[in-house]
Amino acid sequence: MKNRPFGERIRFALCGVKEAWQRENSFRTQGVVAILVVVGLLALRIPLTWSAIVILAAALVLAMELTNAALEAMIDRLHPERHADIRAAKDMAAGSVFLASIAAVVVGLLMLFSLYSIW
Ligand SMILES: Nc1ncnc2c1ncn2[C@@H]1O[C@H](COP(=O)(O)OP(=O)(O)OP(=O)(O)O)[C@@H](O)[C@H]1O
Repeated sequence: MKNRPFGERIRFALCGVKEAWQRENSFRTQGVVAILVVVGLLALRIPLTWSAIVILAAALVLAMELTNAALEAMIDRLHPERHADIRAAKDMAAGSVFLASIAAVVVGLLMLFSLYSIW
């Protein structure tokens, strides 16, 4: 049913995050890394602009992983048999996580270079 109340949609979204946390090792790992990154930002008193960029990068990785996990779950349910198109779809979804992760690492390095004048 479409157009459910806002509170209910938030609850569905949180259930999705919880589901991914319970099912997916990689989502748990990325979640722990993201928490450590936020703690690091606070502990090192990183400037707000850099903190915002780094948090966006970490959130992008987690969001891509959620989408990847959602696609995998749906594909495995709808089409458990092996097929070249399924392989391509799963590989592309994995590719989105990979690209976001590379970008997040680059953002982190740029922040360190910029703040600590390593460059
Ligand atoms: N039904 C299928 N048909 C063809 N290739 C598949 C199929 N299922 C998986 N693969 C291939 O195996 C790879 C791994 O798929 P899998 O579903 O195990 O995901 P995963 O990346 O290992 O994620 P997770 O460990 O989180 O489940 C895919 O990226 C794809 O290349």
